[in-house]
Amino acid sequence: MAISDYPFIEAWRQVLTLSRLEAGQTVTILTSASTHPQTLSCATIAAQSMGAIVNRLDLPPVNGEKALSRDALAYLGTTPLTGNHAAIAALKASDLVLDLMTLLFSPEQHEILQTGTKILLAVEPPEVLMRMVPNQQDKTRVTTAAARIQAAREMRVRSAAGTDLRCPLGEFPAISEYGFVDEPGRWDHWPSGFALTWPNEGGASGRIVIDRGDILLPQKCYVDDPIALTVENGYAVRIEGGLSADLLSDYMASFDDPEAYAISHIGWGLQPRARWSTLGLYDREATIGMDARAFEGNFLFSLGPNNEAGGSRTTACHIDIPLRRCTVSLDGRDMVVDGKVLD
Ligand SMILES: O=c1ccc(O)c[nH]1
Repeated sequence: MAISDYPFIEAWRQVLTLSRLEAGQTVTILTSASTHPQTLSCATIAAQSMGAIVNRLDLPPVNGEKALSRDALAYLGTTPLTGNHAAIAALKASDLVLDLMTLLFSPEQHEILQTGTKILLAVEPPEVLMRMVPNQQDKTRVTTAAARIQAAREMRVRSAAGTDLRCPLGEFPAISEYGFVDEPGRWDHWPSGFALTWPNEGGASGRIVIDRGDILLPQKCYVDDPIALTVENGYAVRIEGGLSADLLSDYMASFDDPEAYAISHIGWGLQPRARWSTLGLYDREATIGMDARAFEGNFLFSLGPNNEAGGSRTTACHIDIPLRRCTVSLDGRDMVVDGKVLD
């Protein structure tokens, strides 16, 4: 259902307040061809109402001819900022960037964050943003989980479907995604609500079963028949199953990049206002599927890049795969049991 401007402006004011926006600071709103017009207008009004100096930087889209999907996360690494020194300079000079186009997993994003600029990604449709306006409770739950991940040396994931995956930890930081940017140099994503990290390079091993009803992103589909991944030395070395496995294999093969099969981030969902079933109610291109990434109790793992964590793998192929009904433990202590979060 549509959202009225006034409550959406108020929601943006809440998120900007949580992000510690102050009068006189500079906000640059980054847009491109797929930016939602109501999100742009309401974010602009909210920032102006708080006394910020507001710019809009509109960048021409790129990669359309390379990607097999129009989803903003389907082809990573290069963005309209790549080589665009003038645009990067403007964003580095800003206190806060509202990314309404998707810079995630780009080298330029890190370059900008290192100057202390904060970046908040917000590309879901207004009704999804309004359903999951972040709050301090989200932050507390997610940062508590992230601290446990940070302190752990192994994440183990099992399921009745047959998943048994061991991931040594410690090489990469734990990341909290809770929907607002309250520290200099922080990136976050509204909506979100999950904690994640990356396995030590080359360390993940075991078996992952993507069961019937689990989700593939950017395919934005519920898997019909189980897909079995064999994971050795940090890579998915075999993808086995029926039609769903063939479709995933064909899509990944189109990138012709062995790095696409690396285990990328791993973690679990903590957003009670996100639902597993939502994906089936939206047109594929209307959303990037944040309900699927954030629903409480999922085990979210991904394939592909690790540059977000400070690694050097920048493959363009990124698959996010939230699983239901998994048991996730850290150093033998259960965090999630059969898809239920133990707080
Ligand atoms: O918010 C996000 C979105 C995609 C992703 O892979 C990680 N975090």
